[in-house]
Amino acid sequence: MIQVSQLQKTYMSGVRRKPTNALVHVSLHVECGEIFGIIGPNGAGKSTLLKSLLSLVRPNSGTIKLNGFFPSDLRCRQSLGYLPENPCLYDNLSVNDHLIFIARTANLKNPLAQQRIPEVLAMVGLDHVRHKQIRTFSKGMVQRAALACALFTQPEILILDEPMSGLDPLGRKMVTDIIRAYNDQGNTVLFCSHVLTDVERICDRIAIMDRGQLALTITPQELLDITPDVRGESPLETLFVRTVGAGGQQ
Ligand SMILES: Nc1ncnc2c1ncn2[C@@H]1O[C@H](COP(=O)(O)OP(=O)(O)OP(=O)(O)O)[C@@H](O)[C@H]1O
Repeated sequence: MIQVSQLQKTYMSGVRRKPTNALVHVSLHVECGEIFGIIGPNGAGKSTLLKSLLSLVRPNSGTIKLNGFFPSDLRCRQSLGYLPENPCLYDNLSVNDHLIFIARTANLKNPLAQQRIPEVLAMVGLDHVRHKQIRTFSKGMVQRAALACALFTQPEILILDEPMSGLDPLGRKMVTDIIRAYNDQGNTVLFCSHVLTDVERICDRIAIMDRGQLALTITPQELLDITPDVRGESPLETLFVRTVGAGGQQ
């Protein structure tokens, strides 16, 4: 469903055009119906990878195919839902307004949109504040509203950048339940997170990124096989520290 081959991205920033290698020969594939989690320290390149899949960042080299299409292809975009790391919603609009806006841009017929809005708002627990302006929302509520936007068109591929960010334990459980339910319908989920316990719990495969590179990819079963129980640490925490701890960004 997602194929990334030899992806390379170097940002040039500042007046001196200082280069930062955000992605270094990254290759990965995600199967149809898989939940694939990416973890890594701050600045590892996770968001750059996700933005490249969405054609929001243009890689210097390498190829990406989503459902057989290049990211810039409209047919590819129609099958994608995206939750950005820092969702930018309009303060003076309600979550209902945002969903109507998405329905129009996605060319969804009005009766279908009217049926879908309460469904998706119930999923994210915002049905009771449907018509309230976003400015009155807490950080966690904004995160839920943005998730509703990502889920609204029932995309085949869901890409989530830090979906648990700003959520309380109930909110985090809600997000993991949504990801699982969405995946049970045969859809594919790719997300990155710093909450290792959630990643460990719900992913079919997990990749660790470090300094722009994909350090390793592992299944939860393989994880149990290779990491002996370290007191007080989950197997994924142990592997994470072993992989990026020594030379990673501290
Ligand atoms: N627009 C940009 N211009 C210049 N450098 C950038 C830009 N965006 C990201 N970078 C740099 O690219 C590297 C990778 O950043 P990226 O945001 O992809 O990492 P990340 O793994 O998502 O980090 P975090 O976990 O903190 O969100 C970092 O060194 C970052 O400073």
